[in-house]
Amino acid sequence: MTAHTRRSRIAILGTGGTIAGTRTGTDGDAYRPASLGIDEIIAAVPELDHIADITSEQVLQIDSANIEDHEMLALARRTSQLLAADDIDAVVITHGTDALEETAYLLHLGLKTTKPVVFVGSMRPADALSADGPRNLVHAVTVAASAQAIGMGVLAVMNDEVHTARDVTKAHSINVATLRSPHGPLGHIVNGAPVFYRAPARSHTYLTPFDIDTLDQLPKVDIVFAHANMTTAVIDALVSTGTEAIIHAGMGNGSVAARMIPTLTAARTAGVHIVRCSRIPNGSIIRNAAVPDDTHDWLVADDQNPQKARLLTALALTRTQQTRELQDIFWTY
Ligand SMILES: NC(=O)CC[C@H](N)C(=O)O
Repeated sequence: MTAHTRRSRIAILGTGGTIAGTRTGTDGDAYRPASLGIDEIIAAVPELDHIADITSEQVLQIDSANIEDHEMLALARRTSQLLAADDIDAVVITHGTDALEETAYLLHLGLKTTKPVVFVGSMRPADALSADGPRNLVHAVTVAASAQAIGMGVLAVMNDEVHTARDVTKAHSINVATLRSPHGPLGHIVNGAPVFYRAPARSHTYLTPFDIDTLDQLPKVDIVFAHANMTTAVIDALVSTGTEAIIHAGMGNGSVAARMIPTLTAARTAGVHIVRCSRIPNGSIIRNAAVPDDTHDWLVADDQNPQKARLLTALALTRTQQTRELQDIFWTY
């Protein structure tokens, strides 16, 4: 264990979510997210003072279900500025859990830093019986202050687990054990200290070509969800509104219904990239298996879920339009 010569200096950025929520009645679990400011959340957890020197900033105050690309990018740019300062060692971001995996992944792909960045949320509002927010926040700050988190990319901490932003996804609508990574968490919080068992294998943050400091909008990329009786109308609508890529969340190994092929082929001819992924939360897509991707000039999203595939595609399109290079990006990050 590294001996610390001084306390970590950590900026906690508030963005809303349930961790900033308060109950709307005395019975049941109804509540309003994004009602408490970040300073109120921090003031309720005096244990934070024992871990690090804390500064705070309210960057957004939203239900994360409402988040838009420009807001994620503004948060990314502010995080980047703070991390560039010598007097900040790490950033913790409180965030609604609905879109946490998306914002965290965007920062994981684009921040040029080795300093720890840790996302944290909660499933119960701040004034609930057995609220999980305070414990999760203490754990997030503990991880952010840890030398073991340096160079690990963006992390997400909830329910005593540490996840990589690349893999983490929300997997339960109401349970506190909602964050899940298909390949498992990187580590746990045990007896108040982080214990890591492995590191992300894929390149991230300072090792990617994506520069989110210079972006205030992302290329328009949309998702369509495959189902029995799916029709082509949604594809035509997206193409007519100027989408640059369509993420097709197919059944199984990214299957595409035969009736969809002519419309998707026409979209590709019009310049729209087609990215096959799966509506199933586990497993990767095999190129040229269910569909002849080489013939169609389509992409496959490796093991990325549709919402993560959207962000990687959008960032990739800021670098290249070449199918082969875009596909390499999916195999790399
Ligand atoms: N548990 C949560 O944080 C979900 C609350 C809210 N919908 C949000 O994502 O901001």
